[in-house]
This record gives sequence, structure tokens and C-alpha cells, in this order.
Amino acid sequence: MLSTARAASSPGCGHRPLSDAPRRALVFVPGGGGRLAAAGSGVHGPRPHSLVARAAGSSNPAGCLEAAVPWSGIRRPAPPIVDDAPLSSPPAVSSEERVRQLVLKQAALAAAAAARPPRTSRLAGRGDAGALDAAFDRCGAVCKEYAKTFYLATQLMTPERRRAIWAIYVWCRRTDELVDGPNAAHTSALALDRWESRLEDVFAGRPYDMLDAALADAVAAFPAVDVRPFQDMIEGMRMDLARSRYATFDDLYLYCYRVAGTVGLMTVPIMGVSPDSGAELGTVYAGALALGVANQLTNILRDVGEDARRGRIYLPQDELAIAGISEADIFAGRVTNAWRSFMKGQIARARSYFRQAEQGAAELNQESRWPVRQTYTHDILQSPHKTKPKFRDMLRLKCNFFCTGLGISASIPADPGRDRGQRLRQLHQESLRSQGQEAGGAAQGLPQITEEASFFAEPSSLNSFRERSLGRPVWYN
Ligand SMILES: CC(C)=CCC/C(C)=C/CC/C(C)=C/CC/C(C)=C/[C@@H]1[C@@H](COP(=O)(O)OP(=O)(O)O)[C@]1(C)CC/C=C(\C)CC/C=C(\C)CCC=C(C)C
Repeated sequence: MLSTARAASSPGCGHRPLSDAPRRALVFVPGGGGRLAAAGSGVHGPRPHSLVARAAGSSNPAGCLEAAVPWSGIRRPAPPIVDDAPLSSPPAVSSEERVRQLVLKQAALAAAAAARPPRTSRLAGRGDAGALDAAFDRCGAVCKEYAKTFYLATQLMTPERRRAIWAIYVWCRRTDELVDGPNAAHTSALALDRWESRLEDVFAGRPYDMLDAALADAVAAFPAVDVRPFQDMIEGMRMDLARSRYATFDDLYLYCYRVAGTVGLMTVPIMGVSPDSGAELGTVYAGALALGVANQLTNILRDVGEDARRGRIYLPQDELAIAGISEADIFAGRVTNAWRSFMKGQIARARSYFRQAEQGAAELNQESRWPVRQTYTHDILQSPHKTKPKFRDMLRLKCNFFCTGLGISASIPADPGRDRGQRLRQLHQESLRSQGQEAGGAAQGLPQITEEASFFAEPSSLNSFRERSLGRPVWYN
């Protein structure tokens, strides 16, 4: 989400009251495509005007993409054209349905690519292996710096897979930093256009710097990785430049797909599906999409207060209106019964996406499951109506923690692997002890999202990534 500097200069951040809206409780409809319904009525409130703002301009259209050392190297044939209508066209069907269709196409493309022989033309084969190794090492170092537990978990993967995942992680983080990092105020729509054409060059085997070169090598090694989710993530960043309100959940869903669901589509072809899986590839992809959406929704609920302080509200306006919550209430951080009940519905919705994600995660290659589960943030979603952990919850947490441990050993096929698994588990514990609040939720001391907490949590404790990136050398140039 957007940085303070950008949000402050971003138009469309006015505080528009919704106070004349009817007050109604919203309940989550399981299996209802993420829908919340007004209790006792199938009727939704009026759809408020969309407060779409124009894209923020910048005196520095180059943004922060200029400083890298050019790289010449591998060629990858142009990626297959995906003939989906652009997701920005007026919706005849819901965004959720259009994204679902796109995900199924991605799964079909991946299946077709997997049937082709592996590509051989790689940078590594051209005498650049040392430089390429250094590029991947750098990606690993960035990943370790920003997401240590996840980085440790990737040690379970084959070297080729983990290098590719690191390269994708770094590309995603660079992309996010364009609108959310210390230099975000300099990111214009033009800078994002240039970032996108640079992405196309990466997929065409013309990387611009060493981090791009790692990605170019990764996508050459895993031809089922398609450019579309990468382009869609950039589109998500464009949404962040252009708007600060979301009229409906369907609008917000599109944003969540673009900035987070895309991560799943980028990475499933690398992680691979278990040979024992009987599931359709589409189910696995749908789970991957759901995990990104679930994590992003959780992120949004975690950051309501922080975003509001930047004039931004990533909550469906029609649902706020039905709940009788005004923008003024949000900007003032008013915790009313209406707010609690609203949050209860939002938490239930996020949880439902986590449940769907698990159906896909269970089908992945065993060595990929733990790394994936390290990215779940569901532990910070408190059960509704509980602000203090009860004995039952503590027991459940302990069980979760124990099961994570079992997951690790179960993913180790042979004795040497078992030793490696034990060592990894030990490293994981050490890293948790030393970091205090790395990924993984309640058991590891993350701030909890209750129906009210997101207003009051200290911003500085909420976002370790962003905090850690400030005041450091800007590695993503
Ligand atoms: C195991 C594996 C392959 C993990 C993927 C790791 C990866 C490539 C992560 C990239 C994450 C990233 C940097 C995304 C950029 C956009 C962004 C920042 C999205 C938000 C992440 C949270 O970051 P943060 O707390 O820093 O947020 P702030 O911007 O600072 O506010 C997101 C919430 C998205 C995270 C989404 C995922 C990690 C999705 C993971 C999905 C999979 C790995 C698919 C799993 C497959 C199945 C079948 C379930």
C-alpha cells in the first residue's frame, strides 16, 4: 500500500462521510464468492460513487529504475499471448469471475508448457555462470534480509527452485517498493510503464541488471512461468497510484488479485505439484490465488489505522455504508459495535480464503509446502469476539506449531534429509528468537488483528518490511 509521501500528495483522499447510509449487520456467506450479505435481507446498500483519483504526477518520470548496470545475456522466446480481455475493461461479469477464468487459463498454459521439453539456452551455459550465481546470491540475501523465516524455509527446495523463487521474490519486492518504498514519491505512471517494458525485456531474455538477469534465467528454466501475472502486479501498483477507495468487495478483490494473488500464479509453476496429487491443476492455481487474496485482505485489516492516517481506505465502501460506518468514523478510529460487527465479517471472509488456499497447498510438492505455509498470515486474525487468547486458542496454537514441526519432518524423504529438516527447524527457532516478530503469527509475537486492534496498533510495529527498508541503502535501484 501507498507511502505517506505519495498519499499526502495524492488527490482523491478527501474524507467523504457515508453517515446517511442505512445501518445493517453484514454476515459472511460461506461459499458465496467472498460475499457479505446484509443480515435478514438479500438487499445490498447503494453503490457509492467511485472516488477514483487521477494518477499522481512526478517531476521525475524515471523514478528509481535508472541506476543499474546493463546486462546482456540470455534470450527467451516471446511468451505466449494470453488473449484475455484486459482486466480494466468495464465488468460485464464480476472481477472475481474474470480472475477465476484467467487463473484457469494460466493453469492450462502451465500444463501445456510442462509438456514441452525443458529449455536449454541459459546464461549459465554461456560462460556467465559465475555472474549469474552472484545474481542469485544477491536475490537470496535480499530475501533473507526481508523475510528470514521464509528464506530458511526455501532451503528445503531444490537449488534451482529456491533460486527462482528468490528471483521472483526480489522482483515482487522491487515492484512493491516503487509505490511503497522510500522513493515512492518519485514513482509516476510513466515509471511504471518503463518498469513494465523492462519486465517484457526480461521475459525476452534481455535483462537490464543483475537482479533482472536472475529473473530472466529463472523464467527460462521454468517456461510455465507466464508474464501475465507479473504484468497484472504492475497493474495493481497502477491502481495504488490512481485510487484510494474501493466501491465494492469486487473492486477490492481485483486489487488483491493484482498485488498479491499474482504471486501465487508466478510461483506455482516453480514449486510444482506433488506426484501423488490427484487434483486438477486449476484447483492448485485457485488455491494459490486464494492465498494471495487472503494475505492481502489480512494485510488490509491489519493496516486500517495506518492507511487511514494516509487518507486511504481499502475497505469496501458499500459494506461500510450498510454497516453504518462513515469515513469520519474510520479517520477518527471509532470502535463502535457497528465497527466490531463489520470487522467480524471481514475477518471471516479472509479466513475463508485461507481455507481455500489450504486445499491448493496440500497438493504442492512436499518440499514446497512448508515455505508456502510460512507465508500464511492467518494467525494474526483473531477469532471474532475474542480479544484475549482463551485456553482453547492457546491449545490450538500449540497444535498448529506442533503440526508445522511435523510438516517439516514429513517433508524429508530420507535420513540425510531428516537431519537437514531438524537443522532447519532449529535455525527457524533461532531466527524467531532473534527476530521476535517474523512471519507466522500469534505464536511468534505478531500484533493481533481483533475487531478493533488495527486502529490502535503502533504503525512502527506493524510493518517490519517497510520499517527495515527505511534508512538502508536502496538495493532495488
Ligand atoms: C513459497 C513461495 C513460493 C512464496 C512466494 C514468495 C514471494 C515471491 C513473495 C512475494 C511477496 C511480495 C514482495 C509481493 C509484492 C506485493 C506485496 C507487498 C504484497 C503483500 C505481501 C505482504 O507483504 P508486506 O507485509 O511487506 O506488505 P506491505 O507492502 O509492506 O504492506 C502481500 C500481502 C502478498 C503476499 C502474498 C503471498 C506471499 C502469496 C503467496 C502465495 C503462494 C506462495 C502460492 C501458494 C500456493 C498454493 C497452492 C497455496
